[in-house]
Amino acid sequence: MVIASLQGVVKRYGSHLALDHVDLDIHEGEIVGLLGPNGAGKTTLIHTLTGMIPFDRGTIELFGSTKNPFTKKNKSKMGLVTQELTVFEELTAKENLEFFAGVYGLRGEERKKRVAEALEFVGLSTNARSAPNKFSGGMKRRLNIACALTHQPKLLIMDEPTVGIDPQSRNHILEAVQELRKRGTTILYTTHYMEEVQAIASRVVIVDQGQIITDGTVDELIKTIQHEEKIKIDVTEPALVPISRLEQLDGVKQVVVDGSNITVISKAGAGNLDRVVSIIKEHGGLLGIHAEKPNLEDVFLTLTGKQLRDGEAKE
Ligand SMILES: Nc1ncnc2c1ncn2[C@@H]1O[C@H](COP(=O)(O)OP(=O)(O)OP(=O)(O)O)[C@@H](O)[C@H]1O
Repeated sequence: MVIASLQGVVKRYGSHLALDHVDLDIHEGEIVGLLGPNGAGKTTLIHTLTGMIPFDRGTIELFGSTKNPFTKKNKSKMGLVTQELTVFEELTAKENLEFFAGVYGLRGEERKKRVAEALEFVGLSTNARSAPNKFSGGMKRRLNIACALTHQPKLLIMDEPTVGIDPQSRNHILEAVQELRKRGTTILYTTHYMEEVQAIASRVVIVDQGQIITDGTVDELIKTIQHEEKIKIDVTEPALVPISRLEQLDGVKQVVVDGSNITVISKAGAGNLDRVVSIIKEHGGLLGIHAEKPNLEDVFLTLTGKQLRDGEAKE
């Protein structure tokens, strides 16, 4: 069952087209990983979906209503974990949660119970009486997530919840997201880390320059590029490598330089390994050659010619 949907949604900031006819259905029980580089339009998509900002064209449907999707009732079925931390630094963790639970209309014993559950869920029960100004970045992020959970939303929207945190807190958050799904919450999870999406998403939607460029399970998306082979080489003198000669080899689709790393994507069976190695050797040494299984990064690279990590075109 579709619980949230955007159809033909267009959003402009002045002359900048931030969402370009976006179509997206979110089905009950999914973890949708919304993956895209910085500036792709992920936050804008979330903010239009939650009714926080107006949009220029198209339709948004929430929990079956398209005419007036942003009713108080519908909004109370959603939880938003914002990219910026929205916790009060001077209040304790518990007081922060009590405040947000109050905003969602929870009172008395129920509020107490839900606050305790949310603290427990994000692993902050023992820190309930401390203020976030004493917390690590990861603990603050977890508190930020808990603030969106006390009212038990049906649809939880998370905007890059793991930016700038330690690996332990990141794992904690990824596990918590999977646990929430088991408990019946539908999740829209935005990130520019493909490893996260690969680990938890039941479906991946890749967005770039305001457009959805592909949509499917991790396996489905990777299958779409299985007719390609990837050669990844560490070189001693990247500046000396004649990239245009590599690009002109038969079957080569893409050459990407990232520091000392050169990635050559060819049609499968093009047999370019020897040729690539000998061209590079003419201009310096090789530090290593890697044959990697294709991943979502490669899907993005193949579709856009850019790297997901920094969103910059490299030629
Ligand atoms: N209020 C605004 N006014 C003008 N331009 C904006 C505004 N908000 C976002 N943009 C622009 O719209 C584009 C999409 O931004 P958005 O924040 O949605 O991307 P994002 O994918 O969430 O990126 P990030 O990962 O950096 O948060 C960017 O080019 C951004 O500069």
